[in-house]
Amino acid sequence: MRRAAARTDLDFIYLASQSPRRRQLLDQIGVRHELLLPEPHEDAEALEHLLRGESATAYVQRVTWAKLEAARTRLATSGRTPAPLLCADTTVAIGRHILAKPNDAADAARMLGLLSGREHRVLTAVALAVGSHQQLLLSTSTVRFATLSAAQIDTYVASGEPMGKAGAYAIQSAAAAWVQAIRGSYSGIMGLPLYETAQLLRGIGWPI
Ligand SMILES: Cc1cn([C@H]2C[C@H](O)[C@@H](COP(=O)(O)OP(=O)(O)OP(=O)(O)O)O2)c(=O)[nH]c1=O
Repeated sequence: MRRAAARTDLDFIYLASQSPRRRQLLDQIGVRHELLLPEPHEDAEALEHLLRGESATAYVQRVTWAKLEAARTRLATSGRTPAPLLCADTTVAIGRHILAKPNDAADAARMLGLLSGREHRVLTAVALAVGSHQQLLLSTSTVRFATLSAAQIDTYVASGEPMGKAGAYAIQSAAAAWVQAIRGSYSGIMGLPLYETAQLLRGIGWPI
């Protein structure tokens, strides 16, 4: 948004995300940001419901647009300085299963059992809005996991790491030791595809 930035002298964007990974990734490419978090009355998780027959690609994009819309409303009613808004959603897909964040330890163990010894996809959609302009890009990666023993799954679930992570694992955690191969975007798997994020920002003239 060099155009908008020049008009307003803004040198930051809003990141509408509660994910510490997304903050860390945005920092990594030097994009100054402030958080625009849901108000206590907003149920952010309510956006993340799969529709019957919906593909993973359709799901992750729909949820990301919904997160963006919610964040736009939040910004408009907050009285805060208008600035570009960024948000994202990550989901894991294996066969016909779409794996969002696990509900509990048993759900996490079930997900890791599905991923064991197989290849899965990690989809992250990232969206940017400024004024009436909005755009979304999708990053799709493939990850191949080694075969996991029940003991490995139990230990990992007991560590608490799967909670809050799509597919019940984090590539930036001890689970990295199970990753035989990835094709795609490491940052996308972690939750914010930095190549696509930079493309969106460049599209609005942001100096990156
Ligand atoms: C697959 C994978 C996911 N994740 C995380 C990234 C996301 O935080 C989370 C997926 O949940 P999301 O619903 O995409 O995001 P979130 O609820 O954590 O944050 P917000 O909606 O406020 O932006 O899974 C990792 O950290 N590492 C991984 O390897």
